[in-house]
Amino acid sequence: MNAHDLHTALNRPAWQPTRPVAPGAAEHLADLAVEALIDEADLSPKPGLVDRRSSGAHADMTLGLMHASALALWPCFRDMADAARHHAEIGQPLRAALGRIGREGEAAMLATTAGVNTHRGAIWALGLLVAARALDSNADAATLAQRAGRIALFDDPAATNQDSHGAQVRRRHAASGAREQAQQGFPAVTGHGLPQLRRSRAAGASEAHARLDALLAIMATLSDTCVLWRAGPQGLQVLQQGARAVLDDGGSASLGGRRQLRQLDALLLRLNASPGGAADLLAACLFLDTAGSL
Ligand SMILES: CC(C)(COP(=O)(O)OP(=O)(O)OC[C@H]1O[C@@H](n2cnc3c(N)ncnc32)[C@H](O)[C@@H]1O)[C@@H](O)C(=O)NCCC(=O)NCCS
Ligand SMILES: Nc1ncnc2c1ncn2[C@@H]1O[C@H](COP(=O)(O)OP(=O)(O)OP(=O)(O)O)[C@@H](O)[C@H]1O
Repeated sequence: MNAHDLHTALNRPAWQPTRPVAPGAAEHLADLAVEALIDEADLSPKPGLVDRRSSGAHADMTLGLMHASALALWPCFRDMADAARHHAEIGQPLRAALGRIGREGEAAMLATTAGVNTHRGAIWALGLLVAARALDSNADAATLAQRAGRIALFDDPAATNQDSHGAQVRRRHAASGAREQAQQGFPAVTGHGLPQLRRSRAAGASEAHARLDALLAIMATLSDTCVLWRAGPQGLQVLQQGARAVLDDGGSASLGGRRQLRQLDALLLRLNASPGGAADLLAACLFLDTAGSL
């Protein structure tokens, strides 16, 4: 994307970050979701992923493109929050509305990125969490994740039967992917990412190091279908063991942990593997950290 295109994308009329909005309003939740995506993209050094240093294992993405894509999703998240308020309960009608809005969001993303899949998994995860938060402004992070999971359990009657990369590797390796992670109430976030984020903060790590540690905790157990697609089960093993090694060596703030992190980054680049699913779930983790009331 050239500078002019980026400027046009960043100045889409729907994005008005300077306008004050009431906490809990649909616009506020959309602000928090977009902010989580931009914070995820900016966080560096993330192994294999697009960040401030490089495009990682993605020849077709840049940090500017990730920002433009995140901003283009603002109306999608606002509409999902509005739909949740309108339907006022978890059920088939809300799931159908979120599916329709999610597909519109994907179309807006692809129009902004000229066809690059920058945030497909993030629309899915954050969309469900935004809807759960719009239904209940007093719930804590774990409750929000459970409620989002209950929404994901309903089938979307209008969903087209796509043979996505995720669907193919789930069949081939009997693995679970983005859909199952959501339906189980985001265990990678509530059981690994968020607890690690809070542990690292409590141990005195900087915010950036705490977020990197949270990402690594997610990577250490997730069956990330992006990595399975590009590098198979061996690639996934490299990711999970490498992420665990960073944490076991003191995390991203320690010298030993940083050495392990550099090694993991180099290995993932050699395998051309990028843990996009873990990146999406870090954004989900950052959203829940701010939007969960407790
Ligand atoms: C369920 C989704 C994610 C499709 O998943 P599927 O695995 O078939 O597709 P795909 O290979 O494109 O992967 C989706 C994304 O999930 C992320 N991901 C990969 N592995 C995981 C994992 N284990 N956990 C969470 N996210 C993951 C990746 O970043 C990837 O971009 C979703 O896009 C969908 O069904 N969309 C239809 C529109 C819709 O209903 N939207 C509703 C929004 S609430
Ligand atoms: N910072 C990031 N860098 C790279 N990917 C990210 C980042 N944040 C989130 N992602 C996720 O990773 C996914 C991209 O993964 P990938 O490129 O493997 O998907 P694909 O286009 O379906 O497959 P492929 O490019 O292998 O043909 C995006 O949908 C997005 O959800």
